[in-house]
Amino acid sequence: MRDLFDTPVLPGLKTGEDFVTSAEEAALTAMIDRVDLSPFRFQGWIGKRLTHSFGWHYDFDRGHLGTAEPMPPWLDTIRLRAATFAGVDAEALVQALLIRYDIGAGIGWHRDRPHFEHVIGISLGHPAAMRFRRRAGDRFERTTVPLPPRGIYHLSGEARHDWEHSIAEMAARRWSITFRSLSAKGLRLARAAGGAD
Ligand SMILES: O=C(O)CCC(=O)C(=O)O
Ligand SMILES: [Fe+2]
Repeated sequence: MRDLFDTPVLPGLKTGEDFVTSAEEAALTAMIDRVDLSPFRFQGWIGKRLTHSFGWHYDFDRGHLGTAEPMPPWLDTIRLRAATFAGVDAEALVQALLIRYDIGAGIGWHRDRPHFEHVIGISLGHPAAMRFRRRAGDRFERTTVPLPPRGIYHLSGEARHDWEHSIAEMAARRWSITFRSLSAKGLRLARAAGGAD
């Protein structure tokens, strides 16, 4: 998204509308619902959103990056298109995270784990907004970016590393597909775990 002067709202944030068609959206959400989604777990706490990772899995309970089942073929085309949108190599997008937010589910303030670098998200279902905040002295700078259904966003640079983001509790069901590349740290740990190369 860009402001009136055509500069990005946040450096490192790129958004796009109508990245997938309504027919693709219906097919993708049906596929996500067929996957064995499970509640997000964080240090003993169980969240409301349902998730499943392919390629690599970051275990928030144990603070550990490990291999997950390989990316399924139904994600191939969308991964290639997401990579093209973000200007990254499709092969580098080694993680796909599927999320379903039912009514009342959201995601709290966070920066994505430093094991990952590029973050590319596709929004399906109910419209949402991504809120961003960054500490500035004793207050927060804040901005909010709409996440329309069938749209895409790419977080890199400042938007990815300096700002936290969150999504408020949903009023209706939303699905997302997030592709991520590994960072230098992630690649080091992945090699140690006997994966990625
Ligand atoms: O659902 C989304 O688009 C955002 C998910 C997210 O921020 C995350 O999994 O780190
Ligand atoms: Fe995130």
